[in-house]
Amino acid sequence: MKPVTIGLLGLGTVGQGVANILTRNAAEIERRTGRSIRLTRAAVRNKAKAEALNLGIDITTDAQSLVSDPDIDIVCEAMGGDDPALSLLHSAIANGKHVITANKALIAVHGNELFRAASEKGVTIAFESAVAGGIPIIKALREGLTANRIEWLVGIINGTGNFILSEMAEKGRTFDDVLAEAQELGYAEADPTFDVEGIDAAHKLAIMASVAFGMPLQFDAVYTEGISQITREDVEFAEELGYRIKHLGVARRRKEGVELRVHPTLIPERRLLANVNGVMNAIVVHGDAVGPTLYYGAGAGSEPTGSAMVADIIDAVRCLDADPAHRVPTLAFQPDALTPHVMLDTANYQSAYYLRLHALDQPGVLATVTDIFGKLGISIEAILQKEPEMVGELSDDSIEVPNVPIILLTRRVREGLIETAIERIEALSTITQPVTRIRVESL
Ligand SMILES: NC(=O)C1=CN([C@@H]2O[C@H](COP(=O)(O)OP(=O)(O)OC[C@H]3O[C@@H](n4cnc5c(N)ncnc54)[C@H](O)[C@@H]3O)[C@@H](O)[C@H]2O)C=CC1
Ligand SMILES: N[C@@H](CC=O)C(=O)O
Ligand code: NA
Repeated sequence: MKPVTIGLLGLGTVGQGVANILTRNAAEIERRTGRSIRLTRAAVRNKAKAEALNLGIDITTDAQSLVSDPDIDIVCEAMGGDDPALSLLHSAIANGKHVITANKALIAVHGNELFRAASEKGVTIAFESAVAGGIPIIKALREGLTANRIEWLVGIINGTGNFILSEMAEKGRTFDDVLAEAQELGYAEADPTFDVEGIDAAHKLAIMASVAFGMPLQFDAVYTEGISQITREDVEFAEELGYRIKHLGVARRRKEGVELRVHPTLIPERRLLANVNGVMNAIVVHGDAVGPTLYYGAGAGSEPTGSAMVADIIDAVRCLDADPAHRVPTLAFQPDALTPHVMLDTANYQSAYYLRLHALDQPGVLATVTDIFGKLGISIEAILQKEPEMVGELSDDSIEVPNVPIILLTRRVREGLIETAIERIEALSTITQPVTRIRVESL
């Protein structure tokens, strides 16, 4: 039988991972599929650099020629960005190619239109590598858990962010120093603000929620907060209270609607997710029949991500001769059964909270603060008052009133109430800085 031919768009971290795996495991993969799969062409920006990899394939800078090449069966996109990736994928689909992409930004924002185009043309579009790198989470949600009504999923889904938080906590390294290393290791996005501001995690959460709950992609509905405001102080205070800070994605179905949010979170240190470190990702998925299930593995990096992309290639090869109607639907549900869900307003999210305040070290300050909580009916779980901080130089006749950091942990409460409490606390003349607020999940 004729080999199946692959064309790669982009030969960077992920593209090279795909090329290496297809070459090294060619025989193993052929034993699994009964077909020989060959990477024959790659479109790149820098031809000389790509040729120096000695892959023995055709290298071109004309990506359009690759997606319209009649000798290519499957197009794998690992170049990133919107333009020209989106138009290239549309061309590939229009030319009847099966399409595989690692580009979560593209799928989260333009997935609905790409899926429609692929369905009309009868080709597959697959994106396992776009979510949580090497972890087969899309496969698990689409196939392994398909008997379940999935109720919620919670995960650490950005490798760069988790690497930064872990190194800050374990080795006392600075944010910028660890981010630079994550970039060198090929974990970070081309624009690393996607990683540190939570946008990459929001892309992945939007994709997982669609597959889990059977709704069209709704990236704009994801509440997004990153880790760039997390300080060493918060990491240390959290540890003193028995917690670790992780960046979590949470998708939950509730009676009133769906909650989609990504943000830093305090997790009790004994929990599994609190112990997922470095570039590793982990996702807990709760199905009504199976209960909680856990998926763990490398969330970024060349071969872990390549592993997921090659798995998608293998799936596509297995489907080459199948009637499109018999394929697993792209988002796990029949396209005409995808229903947009009501998104909960953030004021209706529920969580416990860690609050860090800086107050003048004067009698009665703590009582005023706790009174605000009492009046709003918010219960306090723990209070930690730290040593006073002297903030400036004293002249001979002045008396400085030092600042005291106060850490409060609340019980679970509606987010709208916490916002009101923070507004009232910040309005006190004894409070000297904006309040830091981090959600707490006991999972
Ligand atoms: N690095 C990782 O661990 C992971 C990356 N991804 C996704 O995979 C995609 C690629 O990421 P990386 O491999 O890390 O990026 P990269 O920057 O290492 O590689 C991208 C390659 O595509 C090439 N390229 C970009 N625009 C091009 C164009 N117009 N024509 C031809 N070549 C072009 C670049 O020159 C570069 O060599 C992104 O969408 C990213 O979000 C997904 C999961 C993990
Ligand atoms: N930049 C991403 C790469 C994989 O998706 C991450 O760090 O997780
Ligand atoms: Na994956």
